[in-house]
Parts: sequence; structure tokens; C-alpha cells
Amino acid sequence: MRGKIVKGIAGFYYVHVPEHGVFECKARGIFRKEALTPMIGDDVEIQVVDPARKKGNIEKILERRSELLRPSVANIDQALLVFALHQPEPNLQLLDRFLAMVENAGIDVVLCFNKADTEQGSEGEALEEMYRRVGYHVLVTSALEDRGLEPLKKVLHHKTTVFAGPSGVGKSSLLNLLQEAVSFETGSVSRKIGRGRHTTRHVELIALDKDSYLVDTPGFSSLQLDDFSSQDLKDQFIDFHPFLDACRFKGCMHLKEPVCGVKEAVRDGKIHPSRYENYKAIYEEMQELQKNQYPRKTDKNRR
Ligand SMILES: Nc1nc2c(ncn2[C@@H]2O[C@H](COP(=O)(O)OP(=O)(O)OP(=O)(O)O)[C@@H](O)[C@H]2O)c(=O)[nH]1
Ligand SMILES: [Zn+2]
Repeated sequence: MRGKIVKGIAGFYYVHVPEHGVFECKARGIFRKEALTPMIGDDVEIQVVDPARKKGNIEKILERRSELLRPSVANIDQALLVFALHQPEPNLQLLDRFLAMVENAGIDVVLCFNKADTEQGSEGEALEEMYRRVGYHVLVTSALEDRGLEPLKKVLHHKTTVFAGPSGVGKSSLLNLLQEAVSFETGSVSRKIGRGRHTTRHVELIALDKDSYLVDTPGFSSLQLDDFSSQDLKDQFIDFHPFLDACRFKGCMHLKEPVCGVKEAVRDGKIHPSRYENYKAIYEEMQELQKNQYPRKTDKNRR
């Protein structure tokens, strides 16, 4: 039978087999000779040894499509990046920085603006429009009023998704709602997402349906992606891409260079000024950080 490892505790792997439930498995397969350790998220083949008590052996690990280090999960398809419309106010610079990191890691991303119930005007629509024009899939939800949950379920379908976003935006609330819907449909008992109390919590996947999974450790710090240099930042702003041909210099940073397609596009309203301003601010911050990490000799000598 084929399934997905959703949890690992003390040498046992818990494998979710669609329509058959979760099997407690040991790793017995030949992959052990190759020093291949099963990961949460791995698609595996198992042999059932005790059907009544749902026990089995992992025979084979199917090829990994991706491997995330923190959280340590294989085969992640996408990140759901959650911000709130208010409480807390969305920090778009943080959002753009995160988008750049996810782009650099090559992970698909869906943006979700939660707490739609707190909106006074049409902030949700404005943000949706802005980031849709950048090129992202955007959702507006309210966990409090159960709004936008259906489109959210749709983007999670057939995928393994990690929730990320700043503190207090409603990630756990959304996860719990999605899970309750599942528990309601399947009659199983739902487990509330709780965090921060145990420092050594292991990652676990929540099976939403037969092939949709959510990583149960939401949070900014829980999704750690590789750093990249300030020189590469410009490549992660996908809305800049269509205008690069109009830059005079091949490695144009779109800052002080003359004849720059990106700056022109900002002037013409084709790139949102907020995106460009955030690009500059993040670039400067990264430069500052790099300077401190690798101080030049002359700086040292001066001391
Ligand atoms: N008004 C409103 N409040 C919400 C909504 N979703 C969550 N909240 C509230 O916002 C607060 C934070 O929600 P959480 O779900 O804990 O947020 P989180 O993103 O998981 O936060 P961290 O655990 O700090 O990462 C709670 O008091 C929730 O009740 C929403 O859609 N509207
Ligand atoms: Zn340029």
C-alpha cells in the first residue's frame, strides 16, 4: 500500500494511507542500507503486518520532490503566507521580504489576508488587486466569521502546504477551522493546534483529505529558508521581470543606474511603488548586514 509519513515518534513512523487510515510502521526496507532516513512528508510503500492493529513496515521511500530543513518536511508543494488586514496591521515590507525568500527557495506561494471582518473600507480588495497584479494568487479570509474558507480549501487541495506568517494573524485559527471541517466530515476527534508550550515538538502533517496535507507548525520562525545575497534580491521580485530588457546594463540593480526598465515601469504605474520602495529598503538592509558580517580590512585597521 502507498501512503505518506505524517508523524514520527521514537523509531515509529505513522503512515497515512488514503481511505485506510494511519499505520504505525517501522523502517525495514532496503533503503536502510543506503543510509536513507525517512522524513515526514515522504511518500512510501508499506507492507501491512497486522491489519487489525494497523501495523506495518516501510518497504520503500518514493523519490523526494523537495526537502525542507526547517520544518524538516519532504515534498512540500506550497507555502500559504498569512497576513491580517488589521490587528496586526500588515507589514508589506516583511511580506515582500518573505515572498523573495520563498521565490529564492523555489516554493510556490499563495497569499492569504485574514481578519476580513476587521476591515473598514476595501483594504482587502486593494491588497488583493495589488498582489494579484504582481502575479500571486491572493485570498481574503476571516477565521472569525468563516469567510473565504472554500477558496482556501480549494488551493490546499492535492497539495502539502506549510502555513507561515507573523504572530497573531490567525494561522492557528485557520488551521483549526480547516481541521474541524475534516473532523466533522470524518467523525474523528479534532486536535487543537497549540504551540510554544513544548520546545521539542515534532512536525506533524494533518491529513485534510486523501491527498491534501498541512504542516502543523505555522509561524514565521518555523519556516526557515536559505539566505541569499543582496545582489540576487532583484531576481526574486517577479513583477520586475517583464521590464528587464529595457535596462541598459545587464546586471542592473534598478537603483542608481541610468536607463532602467524597472524604474521606468514604477514611474508609469506598471510596478506598484510600494513593491519598489520595499525592494530598495530590503536591499539596503541586506547590504548593511553583509557589511557587518564581512567587515573590510580597512575598517578593522581603523580601530
Ligand atoms: N477579528 C478576527 N480575529 C481573528 C481572526 N482569526 C484569528 N483571530 C484572532 O487573532 C488572534 C490570533 O490568532 P491565532 O490563530 O493564534 O494567530 P497565529 O497566527 O496562529 O499567531 P501565533 O501563534 O502567534 O503565530 C486570536 O485572538 C484569534 O481569535 C479573524 O479572522 N478575525
Ligand atoms: Zn534596471
